[in-house]
Amino acid sequence: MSKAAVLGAGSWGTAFAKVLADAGTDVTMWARRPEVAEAISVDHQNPFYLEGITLPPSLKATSDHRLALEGADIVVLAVPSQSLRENLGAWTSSIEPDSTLLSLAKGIESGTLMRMSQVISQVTGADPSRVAVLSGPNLAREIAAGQPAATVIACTDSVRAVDLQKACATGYFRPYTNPDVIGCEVGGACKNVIALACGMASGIGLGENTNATIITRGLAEMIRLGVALGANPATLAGLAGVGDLVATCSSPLSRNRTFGHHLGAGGSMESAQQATKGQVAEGVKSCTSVRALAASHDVEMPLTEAVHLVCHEGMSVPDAVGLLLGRRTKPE
Ligand SMILES: NC(=O)C1=CN([C@@H]2O[C@H](COP(=O)(O)OP(=O)(O)OC[C@H]3O[C@@H](n4cnc5c(N)ncnc54)[C@H](O)[C@@H]3O)[C@@H](O)[C@H]2O)C=CC1
Ligand SMILES: O=C(CO)COP(=O)(O)O
Repeated sequence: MSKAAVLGAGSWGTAFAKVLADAGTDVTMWARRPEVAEAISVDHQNPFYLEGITLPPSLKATSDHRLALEGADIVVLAVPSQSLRENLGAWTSSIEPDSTLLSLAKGIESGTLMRMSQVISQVTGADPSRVAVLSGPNLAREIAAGQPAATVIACTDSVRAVDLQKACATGYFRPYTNPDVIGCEVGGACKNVIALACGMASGIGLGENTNATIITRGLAEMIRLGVALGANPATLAGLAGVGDLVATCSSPLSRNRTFGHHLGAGGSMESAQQATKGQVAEGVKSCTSVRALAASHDVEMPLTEAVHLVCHEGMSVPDAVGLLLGRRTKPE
């Protein structure tokens, strides 16, 4: 039986740990706060992030990362993108030498413009074949409630990908393998930015035609960037691209969409942060890093640019809409 450490006990870390436990994997979670670890181990709940969900009694948690990592052949990294490097620095010496490192984070690192798998290899020294990514339409609360969904596990080492697939396949969670790590990571990071744009549009009262237009043109941006970075465009037509875009851009459960909606409705960045209940809306920081990554590859990403201008340069949402619609016309 596989032994997994899930490092991060936020909404997705907790929901994915439940999936692993339901699949029969031996799981120990690491939570930053001892009270979160205690609630998971003793009460089988995580009221801080997934109120009302009962967790499997077999799921254990600790606030000591060394205990979680001891003997783990699967290490699941479930902290926000911008904190991954710092957290990994503290965890690296306790990670088992041949373990597989699975990233759940959907973002691009600020400053370095690195994908999470690159950060993981750089900090831990792990060969890229040991690093995998999980991405797809996986809103944490729906997965925790056992609602059926699929996902993609990307790893260049197909044996590791299949091992991970076995460790998390359940009657409600269906993982597909894919060798395209870059495509999965680009899809996951970009869809959060596009979900912010969809939320902004709904916040100023725009309807489904606008939403569908943003999703579709957002996909075009994502594919352009992915191809420039070496991704297979078919990955972005799959669960980690279109699938996650549709789920995140349409659901009120999405923190990114909710954040954007508050900005569109006239709220400040601070009130939008409160609306997401302190949970991470990755697109707010990643819009700037995705924009810079695109610029460094001469890729045009006008929606991402507009989201950056609203979030970080004080542009109003109506002005951002005007900017986008004022662009020169061109073939699809
Ligand atoms: N929530 C969801 O539905 C999904 C989230 N994701 C991705 O998973 C990653 C983790 O997201 P969530 O678990 O949802 O986030 P969250 O905001 O619910 O929880 C973050 C967790 O990381 C911990 N943490 C450790 N160091 C931290 C630091 N320096 N700053 C902030 N938090 C720190 C927090 O204590 C908390 O347990 C993100 O990249 C997100 O985009 C992916 C799929 C679904
Ligand atoms: O990644 C997600 C669904 O796949 C969760 O999206 P949010 O971070 O916007 O809630």
